[in-house]
Amino acid sequence: MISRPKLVVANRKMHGNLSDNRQFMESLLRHTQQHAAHYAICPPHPYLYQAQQLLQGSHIAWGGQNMSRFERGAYTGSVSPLMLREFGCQYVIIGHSERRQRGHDNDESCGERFEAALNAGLTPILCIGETLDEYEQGETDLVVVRQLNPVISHVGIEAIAKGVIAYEPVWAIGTGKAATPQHAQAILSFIRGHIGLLNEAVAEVTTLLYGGSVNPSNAAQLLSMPDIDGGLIGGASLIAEDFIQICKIANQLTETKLAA
Ligand SMILES: O=C[C@H](O)COP(=O)(O)O
Repeated sequence: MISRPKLVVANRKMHGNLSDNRQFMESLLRHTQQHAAHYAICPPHPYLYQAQQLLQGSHIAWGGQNMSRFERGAYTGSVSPLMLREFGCQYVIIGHSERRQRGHDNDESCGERFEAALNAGLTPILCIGETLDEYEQGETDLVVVRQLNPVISHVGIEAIAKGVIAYEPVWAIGTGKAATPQHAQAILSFIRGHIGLLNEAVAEVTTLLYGGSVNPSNAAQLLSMPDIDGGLIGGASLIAEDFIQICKIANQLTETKLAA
């Protein structure tokens, strides 16, 4: 068992339908099998039952795209961590910029939900990253620390390793303009270093992902960076062949790491 096998997560956002999801998941099951890398798919919530039916007992995990910090109650339109667990979810995405930008999520609520996810036995995938303006002002480090610190304060540094952190520069999401492997590596190394200031062992084992216009052509370069432990894939998870290619790249890199 190596530390930090590559993890590839499909964030299908608000896309897909029953028949398209079925084709996607069946294709993934057929073409990836049990690999050294880890794979997960986060469909829109109504399709979690379908994911459970198709993926249960397989090597592919599934998860939600968001969740409430509450277990139950009068929160119309929300989904609780217990509900995600009941549908077999292993993962849940927290703090995606598409939710932060619309005012649904903030740094403080991410801490609460990161904790609620862990309490429910889910692995939270915390999304952080700067806007274009912040990037141009050279504020990336400040922003990721501002987004990460409330979560660390809320759950304690040891709990950070039980989740996953995804660095997703907002300017790279859905634009076709991925961060360069050097930029993504520099920021993820900075994030690992920031965690390491508090606990080196936690920093060493925490899974860090990059997300933002990852596709089959740039995945190998991005995912071979030492601090990039995988990808959170949006657009390229809508086409099964593209996503499978990224999974295979991640697997090859994991096998190389295993053999080293
Ligand atoms: O969660 C996934 C990210 O928002 C990346 O999306 P993208 O691959 O379409 O840029």
